[in-house]
Parts: sequence; C-alpha cells; structure tokens
Amino acid sequence: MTKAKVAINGYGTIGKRVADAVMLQDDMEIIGIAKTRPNFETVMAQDKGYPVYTLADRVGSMEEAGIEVAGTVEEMVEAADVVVDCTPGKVGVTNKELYEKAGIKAIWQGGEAHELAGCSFNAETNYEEALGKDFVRVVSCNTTGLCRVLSPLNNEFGVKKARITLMRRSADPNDIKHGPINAIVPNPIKLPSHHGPDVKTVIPGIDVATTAVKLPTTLMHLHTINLELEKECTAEDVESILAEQSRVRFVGQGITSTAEIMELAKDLGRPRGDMWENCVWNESITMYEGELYFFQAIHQESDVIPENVDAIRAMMELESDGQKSIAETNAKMGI
Ligand SMILES: NC(=O)C1=CN([C@@H]2O[C@H](COP(=O)(O)OP(=O)(O)OC[C@H]3O[C@@H](n4cnc5c(N)ncnc54)[C@H](OP(=O)(O)O)[C@@H]3O)[C@@H](O)[C@H]2O)C=CC1
Ligand SMILES: O=C(OP(=O)(O)O)[C@H](O)COP(=O)(O)O
Repeated sequence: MTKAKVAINGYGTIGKRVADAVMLQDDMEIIGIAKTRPNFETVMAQDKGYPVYTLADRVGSMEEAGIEVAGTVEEMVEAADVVVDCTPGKVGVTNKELYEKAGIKAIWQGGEAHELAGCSFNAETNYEEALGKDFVRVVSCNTTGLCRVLSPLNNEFGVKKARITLMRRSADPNDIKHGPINAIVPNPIKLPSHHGPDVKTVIPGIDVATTAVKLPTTLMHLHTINLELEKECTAEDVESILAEQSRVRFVGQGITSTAEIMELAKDLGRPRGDMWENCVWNESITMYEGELYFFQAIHQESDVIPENVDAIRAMMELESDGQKSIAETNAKMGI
C-alpha cells in the first residue's frame, strides 16, 4: 500500500503527538517535521528519526546546534501529500498561501478560525464531510470533547438546548509563561465563549451556549453539561448511549478528580500519560426536573490526536467509512 505522506508544521504539544500517532498507522507516514528552534524537542524529533525542517532563515542556527536540517518548510510541504499545521494559534493562518502554492492538503487546529478551512471536523460527527477536502480544521480540545457527547445524544434524543460551563486548565504542564497561578479568571469575559459557536460549525443548528473560566491547573479541562432533550429518557438511557462511544471513557472507582485521571493514564502505560478519551463520571449522569446533567474531563494535550489521524484518512480518501477509520485509529493507538 502507498502510504499518505504527512508533514507536521509545528512540533509542540499537539504536533509531536500527531507525528507519533501517524507513525502507528499502516496507511500514512511522517516525511518531516518543522521546528523553528533547536531545543530538546528538536533533538528528540531527530533521535526518533523524523527529518527536521525549519524556516529558511533558521537553517544556520539549527546546524550550529548540531541538528541535521533536511531542508526548509517550503521543501517539506513540496514533498508531502498533506500537512498538519500545529503552529501556535493565529500563526497557522499565515501558512495558507504556502500550502496553496504547493498544491497540498492542509489540516489546521482549533486555534484557527473555522473560515480558514471552511470545514470543521470531529470524526464521530462529520467524518464524511471531510472526504477528499483540501482544507480541514480539527476543532479545539474542548470543542472536540463537546462534540463527542453532544452528537450521539442529539442523534438519539434530540438536544433542545445545551448550556455548558467549561472550567479550563490555564496552561499546559510544560508552559512556564501563562497563568493564573492563584486566581480564577472568567475567560472570555464577553459571553458566550467560542466553544458553543464552534460546536455549531460541526453540528449545524444545535442550540448550545458555553461559558468558560480559567483555573490555576495544568492537567485537564472539566465541563459541567446541562441538556434539555426532545425525547423523554432516563439517566440509564443516556449512560447506555455514552457507553457505546469508543472515545468516551467512564470514570469512577475512586477517581474523584482530574489528578486521579492523569494517574490512571500513566498506570495504563499511555505515551506521555495521555488520555485520548473524554472522561465522563457516569455516577454524575442525572435527570433532574426533566433536564440532564453530567461532568466530564478533557485532556487538552491529547484528545484531538486521534481526530487528526481520522481527518488525514478522510481528506486522503484512504477510508470512506468514518466508523471504520475511527476503529482503525483506535486499534493502532490503543484506545
Ligand atoms: N495545547 C493544547 O492544549 C491544544 C492546542 N490546540 C491547538 O493546536 C495548535 C498548536 O498548539 P500547541 O501544540 O499547544 O502549541 P505549542 O506552542 O506547544 O507548539 C507550537 C509549535 O509550533 C512551532 N512554531 C512556532 N512558530 C512557528 C512558525 N512561525 N512556523 C513553524 N512553526 C512554528 C513551535 O516551534 P518552536 O518551539 O521551534 O518555535 C512549536 O513547535 C493551536 O492552534 C492550539 O490552539 C488544540 C487542542 C489543544
Ligand atoms: O484548544 C484548547 O482550548 P479551547 O478548546 O478552550 O480553545 C487548548 O486547551 C488550547 O487552549 P489555550 O488557548 O488556552 O492554550
């Protein structure tokens, strides 16, 4: 089988994880990664055998630091079928012209606007929409977590109204620049937050509104979900629909916090301690005065990784059936 040639532009939190997940698949491979600086992540990429590319004016500084440079970012995209842009939010938009010029497909992340790609993606919800597309955006970690539960519940019971509060980790564990360290910050202060409108780019027409605050934690986001449903149902009915979702994991057995979920991920032997699935406390699933409530936690560093793999498969038309792609990605990653 000819494998799809994948380039990763931006090898940080998301980029390095996408690279490793792609290499686990049979139908795609990494042909290069791009970094701007010769730091430990660049050295690790080289040690793993990924050809390292960089910006044209950074070749010298990379080589001085002992990195073997395979070429410029322009040369990397020329050699690829599809580039996964994992540069920081709002940087990705500046690369569109480069990808168009090279005539290759591109995937952006949730830090970019929907309009950049015109197709916002969540594998469980709209895999088929991305088939053969040139440009796709994998929605942000929180939006991915919301789509994974709202989509099946909407299909089964009809979501009349969704009102969701997101408690966001304020920075990733390796991030030494962002806070707060000792405060709770309404963010954004203007409501609603971007997540509700973002969900609508994947599930058109759904009535969803979100508010968000940032907390002094780095581990995971936590959502309080409140839904009014069209069809009458019990908490058990909801639990059985969520139990069928391969990227939703029920947590209990003494797990009362995001910290214990991260410990579970390490105990499972997951690479980097990643938790790719939404973690729903099934004990929290409650029907109260006719409305549904539950809590879920989202590992921001890793939940979008299998979605990027599925997006590549759809855009490259390696698999036309979304459920088959999800099953393949899950099997290879160990979900
Ligand atoms: N972190 C998260 O929790 C999540 C992030 N996202 C989204 O994923 C995207 C990437 O975020 P994340 O991985 O956290 O970001 P990081 O800051 O961890 O990584 C960004 C990478 O891009 C590189 N980079 C910076 N500037 C450029 C440039 N001009 N050209 C090429 N590469 C560049 C950096 O390299 P260098 O160090 O060499 O400068 C770094 O490797 C964003 O859109 C974000 O919103 C989505 C879900 C979750
Ligand atoms: O995609 C994410 O969050 P989001 O769903 O709140 O936009 C990531 O956690 C990155 O968010 P950040 O912009 O707070 O670094």
